[in-house]
Amino acid sequence: MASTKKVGILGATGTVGQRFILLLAEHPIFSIHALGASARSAGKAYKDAVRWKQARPIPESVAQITVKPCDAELFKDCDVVFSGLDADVAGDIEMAMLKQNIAVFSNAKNYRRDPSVPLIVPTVNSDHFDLIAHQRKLNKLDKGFLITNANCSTTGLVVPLKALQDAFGPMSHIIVNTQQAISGAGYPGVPSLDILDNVVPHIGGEEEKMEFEACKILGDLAPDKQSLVHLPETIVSATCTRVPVLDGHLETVSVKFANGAPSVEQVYEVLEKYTSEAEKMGCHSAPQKPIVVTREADRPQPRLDRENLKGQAVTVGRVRKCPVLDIKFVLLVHNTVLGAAGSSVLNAEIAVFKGLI
Ligand SMILES: NC(=O)C1=CN([C@@H]2O[C@H](COP(=O)(O)OP(=O)(O)OC[C@H]3O[C@@H](n4cnc5c(N)ncnc54)[C@H](OP(=O)(O)O)[C@@H]3O)[C@@H](O)[C@H]2O)C=CC1
Ligand SMILES: N[C@@H](CC(=O)OP(=O)(O)O)C(=O)O
Repeated sequence: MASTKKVGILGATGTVGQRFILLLAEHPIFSIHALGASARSAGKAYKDAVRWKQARPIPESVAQITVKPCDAELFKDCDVVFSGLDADVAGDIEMAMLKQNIAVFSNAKNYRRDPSVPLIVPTVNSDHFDLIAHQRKLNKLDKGFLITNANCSTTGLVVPLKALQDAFGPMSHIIVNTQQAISGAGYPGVPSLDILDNVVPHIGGEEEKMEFEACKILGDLAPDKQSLVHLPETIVSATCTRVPVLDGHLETVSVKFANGAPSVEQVYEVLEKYTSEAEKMGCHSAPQKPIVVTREADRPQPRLDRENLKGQAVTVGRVRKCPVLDIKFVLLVHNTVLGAAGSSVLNAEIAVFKGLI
């Protein structure tokens, strides 16, 4: 087993930060060393700074840690920094951490479009870690690097799409409609008077993120390993809505394949057989398999399926012929586990396995 790595959590008091605490409190190779948040929280014991919203209690090992301001100097003895920072501040703080030669795993949107930053969903494109050598050269770093994970809805979408792309070749058109949980908006998030008894058919910037990020993630690393080639001929159209669910984003997806339609049974088989590098490496947080397939007529459902394989798998069901495109299906992703902190932690485990940390 690799030696223990010291980790810092930025935005440790937030919705994603609290997931990081739960995932890392008893981790076999990562040990929580420092917690960071805003001036509101800095100087307080974690238990007094956080508005804890998880069903499990705050781990005892973390409750008394004093929260620090997110000053890179204060995190320089960390091997790894996980960021659950608000996007308004994540850009500058994460860059300062990178310049301290730290391995930074970000959940924020700020660097996802940067051509030198891999956008990695751990059960989809862990091969994009090979861009790090180039990124380190650009930044004149030997140990540090910056990886982002995807928008939570994008994360759910690309897992089954990767399985289908590997099996049936390029997809020309993808139409996705999301029903996103309120925890996706952080805390305190969407006002109760807006979301109870209601559906809000707009989440600012979300559709553009899905349409861009899916093509970066499903694209290839160039042969010289110095850039990523986005999917050239795939059009993604997203409509994103907010629904009164606590955790778990449900998505309805229709796909057209460039080389002709597979059958429904072929699609089920491919989804059931899909595996990723993360399980083969034996990573601690890797799900037994990246996709849980359900053949029940009324599944997946957020309340019943979001904890499947500890929230690290995407549940896919209702595969049918699409009369407009080729195939349609429904998926469910846990937005704060695989859609956020869980992806970062698994990405970091992969990076350790690859000798990058
Ligand atoms: N929720 C989700 O499902 C997903 C979220 N993300 C992304 O993850 C990030 C975190 O989201 P989420 O946890 O929902 O957000 P929250 O609003 O719940 O938490 C934000 C965190 O940022 C900290 N923060 C705010 N301002 C500052 C500052 N000036 N300096 C230092 N820290 C600051 C807060 O600290 P304090 O408590 O002290 O104010 C808090 O810890 C965002 O970038 C979001 O877009 C990505 C995928 C999914
Ligand atoms: N916008 C997502 C959560 C999120 O913060 O996404 P991103 O990291 O892409 O900004 C949601 O509302 O469910």
